[in-house]
Amino acid sequence: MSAPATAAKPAFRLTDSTLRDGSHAVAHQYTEQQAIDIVAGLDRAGVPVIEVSHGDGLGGSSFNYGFSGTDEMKLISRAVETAKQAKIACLLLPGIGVADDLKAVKDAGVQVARIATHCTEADIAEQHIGMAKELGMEAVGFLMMAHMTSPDELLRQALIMQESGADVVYCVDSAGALTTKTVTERIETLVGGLDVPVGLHAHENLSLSVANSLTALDHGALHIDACTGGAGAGAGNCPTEVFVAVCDRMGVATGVDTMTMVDVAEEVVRPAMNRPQMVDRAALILGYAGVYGSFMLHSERAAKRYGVSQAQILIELGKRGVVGGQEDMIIDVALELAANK
Ligand SMILES: CC[C@H](O)CC(=O)C(=O)O
Ligand SMILES: [Mn+2]
Repeated sequence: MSAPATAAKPAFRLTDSTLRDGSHAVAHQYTEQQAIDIVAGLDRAGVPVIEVSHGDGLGGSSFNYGFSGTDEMKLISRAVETAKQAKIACLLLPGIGVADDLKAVKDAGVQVARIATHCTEADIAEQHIGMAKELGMEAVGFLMMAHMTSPDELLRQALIMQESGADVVYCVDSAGALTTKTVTERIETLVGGLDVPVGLHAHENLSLSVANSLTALDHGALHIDACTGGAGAGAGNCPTEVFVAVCDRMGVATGVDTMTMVDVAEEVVRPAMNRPQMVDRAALILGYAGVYGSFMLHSERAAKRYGVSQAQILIELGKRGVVGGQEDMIIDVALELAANK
C-alpha cells in the first residue's frame, strides 16, 4: 500500500493566510473564537504556517484601511496559544506597521515576519527585514502587485530583499492579474537569480490561482500561499483545500491532510464569511484591469455612496496604475465619475 500523501516530505511549504488576507473578505471583523477555531482546524490538518494580522498587515486597523473588529494582538495571541505544530506568521507593510509592532508580535510568539512592499520598492523593507532577523525571526520578503513590473526588475527588487536578510522572497499577484505564462516568467527568473527559496501568493480574479500555484511549483517555487475556502481580497486567494486536493491527485506531497482541510473549509471558515468568494463582475475586473485586490470592498462602498459604477471606478484605477496605499484615489475617482454623469 502506498504511504498517505501526508507522510511524504512536502514538496513545498504552505502558508495559510485565512486569518490575514482572508480578513479583507470579512472587513477585518474576525472574532477571537473564530481565530481559535480556524487555527485549531488548520493546525490539525497539518498546515505548517498560519498568518494572522489585519488584512493590510500589522497596524492596518485605521480609517484608511478599515478598523478591526478585534485587536489583531488578541487574534495573534489566541493563534499562538492554539497552534500545536504550526508556526504563526504576521504581515507587515513598512509605514503601516512599525518596528515596535514587530517586537510586540515576536514577544507574543510569532516566528515568521513577512515584510511586504510594492514590487518596485523593496528598499523600504531593508530595515524591517534586518530587524526581523535580529529578533531571531524568519524573514519573508513579499513583493506585491508583481504583474506591474518585468521579471528582471522583480529579480532586482528580490535581490535587495535577499541582501537585507530575507530567508524567502515571494512573487505576490495582488491583483490576480498574472497568467500561467507570466507566472512562469517571474518564478523562473527569481529561482534562477536568487540563492533563497521563492514563493507565490496567488489571487483568484482570473480563476487561475490554483493553476498559477501549480505552475510556480513546476518552475521551482518552494513556498505557496493559500486561504481556506478561497477567502481573501478581491476574488480571494488560492483555496487551500482545493490546492491540497489537486496536489494529492497529482502526487505532489503537501504534508496536509486533504479531508481535514475540506472539513475546515466547509464547517469552520465558510460559516465565518459574510458572503461567498466568487469571481463576480468586480472581482474579474480587478484581475483584468490589474487593480489591487483589497480595493474591492472600498470601491463597492464608494460606488454606492456616490451613485456611480463600481466597474468604471476599477477600470479607471487600473488605467491610472494606482497601487496599495492610494486608497484615497478610490474616492477621488468616484467623485470625478459622479461629477461627469
Ligand atoms: C497588505 C495588503 C495586501 O492584502 C497584501 C497581499 O496579500 C497582496 O498584496 O496580495
Ligand atoms: Mn493577497
